[in-house]
Amino acid sequence: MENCGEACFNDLPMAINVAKLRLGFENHEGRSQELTKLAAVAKEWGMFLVTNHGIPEPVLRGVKDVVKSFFQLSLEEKKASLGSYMSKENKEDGRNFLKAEDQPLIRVDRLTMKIAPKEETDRGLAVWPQTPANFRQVMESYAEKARKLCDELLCALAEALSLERNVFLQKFEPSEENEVKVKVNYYPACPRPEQVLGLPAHSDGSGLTLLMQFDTVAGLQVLKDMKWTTVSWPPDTLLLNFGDLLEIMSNGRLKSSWHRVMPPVGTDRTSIALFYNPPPHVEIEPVPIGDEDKSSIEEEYKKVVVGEYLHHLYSSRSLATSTTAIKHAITFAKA
Ligand SMILES: O=C(O)CCC(=O)C(=O)O
Ligand SMILES: [Fe+2]
Repeated sequence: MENCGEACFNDLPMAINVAKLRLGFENHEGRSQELTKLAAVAKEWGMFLVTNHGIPEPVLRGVKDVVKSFFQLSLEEKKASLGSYMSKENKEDGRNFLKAEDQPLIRVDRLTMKIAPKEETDRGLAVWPQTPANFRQVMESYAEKARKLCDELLCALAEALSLERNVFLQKFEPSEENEVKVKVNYYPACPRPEQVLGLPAHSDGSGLTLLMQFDTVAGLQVLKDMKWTTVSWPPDTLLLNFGDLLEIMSNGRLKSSWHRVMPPVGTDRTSIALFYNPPPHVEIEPVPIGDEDKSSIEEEYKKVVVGEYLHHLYSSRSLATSTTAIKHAITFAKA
């Protein structure tokens, strides 16, 4: 796969400039133009690139540095650094070499950490590397900024759909109870890409997923108009991906994207996904919308408890790689 240089990034139809969304009343026009673009991009792609997000470059660099240091350790050192590295989520040597008859190999090292709620961060998925020593502190300070950005974007998305600004955000409350999980995906360079996938096609079990990737190595693909399209992703740009929970809350006006990851060739690729969810006990339901929008809605969603939906999603998730098996699990939330 081509390592995309600066030249690839001239045309970025998916990019939303957050600085413009933050403009005050005196710049009303610039702001409302960006909101109009946001509505269009969000509906078309189920994700968008986030530029001028305001998370300082040293914070992003810090995250990349600690993650690189961890993945450079030998397997023995990783195990020593991370007592429960062999847990279900963080597979053995991290690699999921799954092989079903009609499916390619899936090749990714994953490291998942729960950042919030606070009282759960030292058990379950909370496997914090001890090496490098500042790993947890660096990740937590990134997550705090990422979470604020997600809150802001939830409000902007509601506004872009002409809804009351708080309709999505209020489901993420109380804020001490909402869930933030960070997953590092490390895709080793692959000599036989035709037989391998980085991640199989899926939609995320989240409200929002904020993605960061290292070194502009291409890999993420989104299904658009039934074709796989590679996301062209400039340095220091983040990517906001809609999860199934947002699709339910918006009654399908914001669709979670169906995406997959192709293996990198000749060089490794690393991405970091921050999953942002309402508390598991919260009930989500489609937000009320104006009459004029009703005609554009194909199917109504019903009220579901976040934790129950996620349980259903994870227990029914197949490793389908076919483009026809799209988002079967979400029918659980259809009226
Ligand atoms: O590696 C990527 O760009 C995407 C990762 C992803 O889709 C996920 O972790 O859910
Ligand atoms: Fe994903």
